[in-house]
Amino acid sequence: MTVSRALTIAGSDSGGGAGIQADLKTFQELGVFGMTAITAVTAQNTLGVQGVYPLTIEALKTQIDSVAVDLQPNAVKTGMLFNAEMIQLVAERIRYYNWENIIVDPVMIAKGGQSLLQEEAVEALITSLMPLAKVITPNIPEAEVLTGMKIQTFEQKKEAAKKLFDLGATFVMIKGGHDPNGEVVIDLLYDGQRFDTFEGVRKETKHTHGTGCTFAAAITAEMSKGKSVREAVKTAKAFIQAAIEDQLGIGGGHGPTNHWAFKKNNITTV
Ligand SMILES: Nc1ncnc2c1ncn2[C@@H]1O[C@H](COP(=O)(O)OP(=O)(O)O)[C@@H](O)[C@H]1O
Ligand SMILES: Cc1ncc(COP(=O)(O)O)c(N)n1
Repeated sequence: MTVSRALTIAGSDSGGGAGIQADLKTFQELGVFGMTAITAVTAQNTLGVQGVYPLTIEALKTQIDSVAVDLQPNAVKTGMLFNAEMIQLVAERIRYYNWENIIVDPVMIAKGGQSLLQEEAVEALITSLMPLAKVITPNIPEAEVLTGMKIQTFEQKKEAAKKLFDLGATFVMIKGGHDPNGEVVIDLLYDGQRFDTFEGVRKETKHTHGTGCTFAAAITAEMSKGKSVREAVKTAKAFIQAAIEDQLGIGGGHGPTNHWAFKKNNITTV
């Protein structure tokens, strides 16, 4: 039996809806063996972030190396990387191990507004990590920071995708969750030549904590199985749609999505 393996390099979310926890749950639901390298521990719930406790660079490096030398991931996702030093280290380790299936979710700010990445680290993200990525998955505010442009229309989203592509990733996925309200939510994929859109019915809900992490983790899981980027995004879109629609309704604020909805509802995509 071939076991598909995925590594997530990200922050821990004690509330279980985003970060490492969302990634591992998503990997598991999609039949992929999940591994982790933790950058920072956050004390977090649906109401906000109560504390951020970064690990040392050495702790991060040792976790990555432990996984790499023995378990060999087929795909690697990055999430909250906290500071420039951690970004440089992750980029250096990716190059060292010649990892190719890299999914970079450029996490910057939690839904409650708290910063998960130091401002001065954005430059390192752009220059060191983006060029190594097979797919980058910014939401609209992140795409605005990375490109320096406002994104309000679909044409602007396409223009931003082109600018982001020029930073070196093979595929750019700009997620549509932050679009001004409409009945559909449109995610835009660009590979330097062709635009593809992935649409879902917009659910009116405040329970969207961890949607971005979960979506990128599902892409990572499918890519670890050898699926193409387009196939992986298609499955990830169905996974996140189910997780948002079949809501759990827990916590007093922005609640988590339902990571087991996709499997429970026997959703298949091809
Ligand atoms: N209210 C919603 N209804 C349906 N899909 C949504 C909703 N909000 C976000 N999504 C989807 O969830 C995924 C994550 O998007 P987004 O919320 O933009 O990312 P992030 O969590 O990084 O801010 C995307 O596939 C997006 O289309
Ligand atoms: C540790 C950690 N990582 C990432 C996010 C972003 O969450 P979202 O997917 O909602 O943007 C978070 N809130 N906490």
